[in-house]
This record gives sequence, C-alpha cells and structure tokens, in this order.
Amino acid sequence: MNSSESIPFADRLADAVRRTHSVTCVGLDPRLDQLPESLQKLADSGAADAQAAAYSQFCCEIIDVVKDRVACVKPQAAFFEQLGPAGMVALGEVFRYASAAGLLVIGDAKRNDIGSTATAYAQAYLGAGETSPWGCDSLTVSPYLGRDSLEPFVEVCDRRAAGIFVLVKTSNPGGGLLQDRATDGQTVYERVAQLVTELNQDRIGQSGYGPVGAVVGATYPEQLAAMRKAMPHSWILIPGFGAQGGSAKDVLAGFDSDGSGAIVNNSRNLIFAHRRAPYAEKYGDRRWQDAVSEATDEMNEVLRQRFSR
Ligand SMILES: O=C(O)c1cc(=O)[nH]c(=O)n1[C@@H]1O[C@H](COP(=O)(O)O)[C@@H](O)[C@H]1O
Repeated sequence: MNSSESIPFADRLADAVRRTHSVTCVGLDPRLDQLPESLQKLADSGAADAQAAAYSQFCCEIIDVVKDRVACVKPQAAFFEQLGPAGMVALGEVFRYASAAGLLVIGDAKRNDIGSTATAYAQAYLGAGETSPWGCDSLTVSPYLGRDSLEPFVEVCDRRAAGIFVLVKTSNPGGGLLQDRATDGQTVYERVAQLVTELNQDRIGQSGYGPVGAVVGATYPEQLAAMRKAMPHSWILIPGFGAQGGSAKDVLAGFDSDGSGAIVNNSRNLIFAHRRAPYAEKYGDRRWQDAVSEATDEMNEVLRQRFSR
C-alpha cells in the first residue's frame, strides 16, 4: 500500500473534489450500439474479445479526457460481465487505467452475500494498488443481507483505506416496492440509512466523513434531503442525474451546506454526448472525445452555479 492509499477513502475523495472543483462522477457504462462508429468497427467481428477491446479503449479514452476535470469515475461491471472473461479482463484494464490517471475508482458491481462470502468480495474489489486484484478505491454494495453482510466490507475498508457505497434509496421507479415499506414507523431505506450511520461511527476521518457511504437517487429529491440529515458523516453517491431525469436542482439537497459530502454520477449523458444535442451537431462521431469534454465541463458548471446561488 502506498502512502496516498493509507489516507482514508473519504478524505481522499474530499481532497479530490476540492482539487478538481468538481462533484461530478463520470459513469463508465459502455454500450456497443452507442459507441462512436470507429470503435463499433473494432468490434465488427461480433467476437466478445473484440467488443471487450472496444469497451476498454472507449473507457480509457474517456478517462484521458476527464482525468483533470473530475474527482472520480464509476465503471459499471455489468456491461463488461456480459462479455464473459474477455469483458472482465477489459474491466480490470479500465480500473487500473483510471487509478493510474489519478482518478478515484468506484467499482459499480453492487456486490454482497453472507458474511464469509462478503469478505471474499471485499478482498477482491477493495484496495487500490497492490492490495487487491481489481484495485478499486470503493465499491457499491447491497444491504439486503443485513448488518453481518456489510461488516466484512467495513473491516476491509479499515485495513485498506477503502470505501463502500451502500444502496439506500435507489433511483429506479420500482425501488420503492421494498425500500419504502414501513415497519415500526420507519421505512426500509431509513433503517438502512441508520445502519450506514452506525457502521460509520468511530471511523470519521479529517474530512468529517467515514468509509461507509450511501447511494441515494437524484430522482427522489425529498428523500435525498432527509437522507443527507440522517447520514451526516456519509458521502452520498447520487445517480439518476441526466438520462433518468434528475437535475441540478434535485441533487442540491444531497450536499452539506459547504457544498461537500456528495458526488453526482452521470453515465449516458456524458459518455455518449456525441449522440445528443447540441454536441451531435457540433462534434458528431468523429470528435466524440470533444463532446465528452464539453458535456463534462457543462455538468461541472451547472452544479457549481447551483451552489453559488
Ligand atoms: O449504484 C449505482 O451507481 C446506481 C444506483 C441507483 O440507484 N441508480 C443507478 O442508476 N445506478 C447506476 O448509475 C448509472 C446511471 O447511469 P445513467 O442513467 O446513464 O446516468 C448506472 O450505472 C446505474 O447502474
């Protein structure tokens, strides 16, 4: 473990947000039919390894574009897993490339299991550098199996200065079926938030935040405001901005009064900016990297302006 990795994840994230003046998290969710034409051609043969190579190149080029513009990226494992072993090799390449570029890496694999198995997931994914084969700084984790399934992740976070983001109130319309159920005067997502806060206790770093973060969707701004209060020492990862309808106004309540404590993920609307107005007309497929660059700058700016009001 090198010296920067022994600084707790929450503090490293706070530093990175300060340094880049950005709370944007770029989601790396490659989809074959939306890649620029030149990269689709790479995958022409239809073979999984050709498609995986195209995904890796696409994501690494995005990393080149955004590395000085944002604090973190969130590669989405699903798109790589669907390609089988070749996809997983490509995912590893993307994790390592992002780390080497100085970005914090949030592995989005939404893992968990019974405690003893959860330990294996935690050891696999968490710990940038030499400590883990996947080398992520943090990982999205499901709380469904309860406290003893989360504790192994927290223990590995302690040992490797890593972090997790626990699914609290997800951005999808169907999430409420289970998450909004109330028992004993508390919804399930409120109970998960309480658990997140309990697990963070005695682990708060210099930044004021601990290793146990939470996922709360931009699509539920009222709940986001309540969750900000319920988890005062947790970083909140806010997905659902952009393609799912969440706006800068919606995410504001996820931040602390000094503008820290949350990062806002945007996947499709940034990485495929070359396919939508106004970037499609301006840059087209050939200059897709310029579209990513301008869309990322614009998201940064829109969020900065919201804070300054
Ligand atoms: O954990 C996540 O990142 C996540 C949680 C959630 O509640 N909603 C959600 O959309 N996500 C992820 O965030 C990304 C959103 O992608 P876009 O809708 O394209 O910005 C996808 O990778 C989702 O899997």
